[in-house]
Amino acid sequence: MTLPRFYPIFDDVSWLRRMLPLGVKLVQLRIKDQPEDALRVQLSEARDLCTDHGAVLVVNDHWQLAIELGCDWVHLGQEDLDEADVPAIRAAGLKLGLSTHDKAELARALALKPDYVALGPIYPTILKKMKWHQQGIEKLSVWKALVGDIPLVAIGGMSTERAGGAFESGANVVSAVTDITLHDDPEGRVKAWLEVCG
Ligand SMILES: Cc1ncc(COP(=O)(O)OP(=O)(O)O)c(N)n1
Ligand SMILES: Cc1ncsc1CCOP(=O)(O)O
Ligand SMILES: [Mg+2]
Repeated sequence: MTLPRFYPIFDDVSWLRRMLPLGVKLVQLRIKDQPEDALRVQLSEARDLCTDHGAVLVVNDHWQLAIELGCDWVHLGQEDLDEADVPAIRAAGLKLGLSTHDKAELARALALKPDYVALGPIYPTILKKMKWHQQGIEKLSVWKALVGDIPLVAIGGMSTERAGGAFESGANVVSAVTDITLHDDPEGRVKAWLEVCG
């Protein structure tokens, strides 16, 4: 499967309203700590916006709502996997992206036949506290050799300047959060990302 090479992640559907018209074709909604009714509103609007713009929406964490709302993709981390019903996700026809940080996690992920594998943080990230400091760009080549044709997503501390190196090292997709959301000109940054990712 070929995924768009640029994969921004946002924490509110208002970002999708701003960024999808610029040409973003793959986006994750990563919302933490919101009540279920608010999540339902956000995810429903995000689903419809992505349909209107021909973009792929990936729902982070909230796999039951993603099923209920007819979304197409979910992203789960290793801790999410402890709780998630992957057969139910698959039975509902959703595609699945999985986080990995070491070889044991990668083996667990590959056993679930994911639709992409993410490796991170490639560089230090300021978005959240992680037990993994930085994986380094070289690990992308090791991961690519292990995942084969499964798309490989590079995440963590990525920027437009660092994207080329990640692609050269084997990433198929590069994901970013704060490089966009904390930028003085987020729209301008997204346009630069779209340029860099072709
Ligand atoms: C593309 C992508 N890669 C990794 C993550 C992190 O997922 P997870 O480990 O479950 O952590 P949270 O994002 O849920 O805090 C991701 N969301 N997307
Ligand atoms: C959610 C997540 N998972 C691994 S790194 C990361 C954070 C990415 O954010 P940023 O692009 O701002 O470093
Ligand atoms: Mg998660």
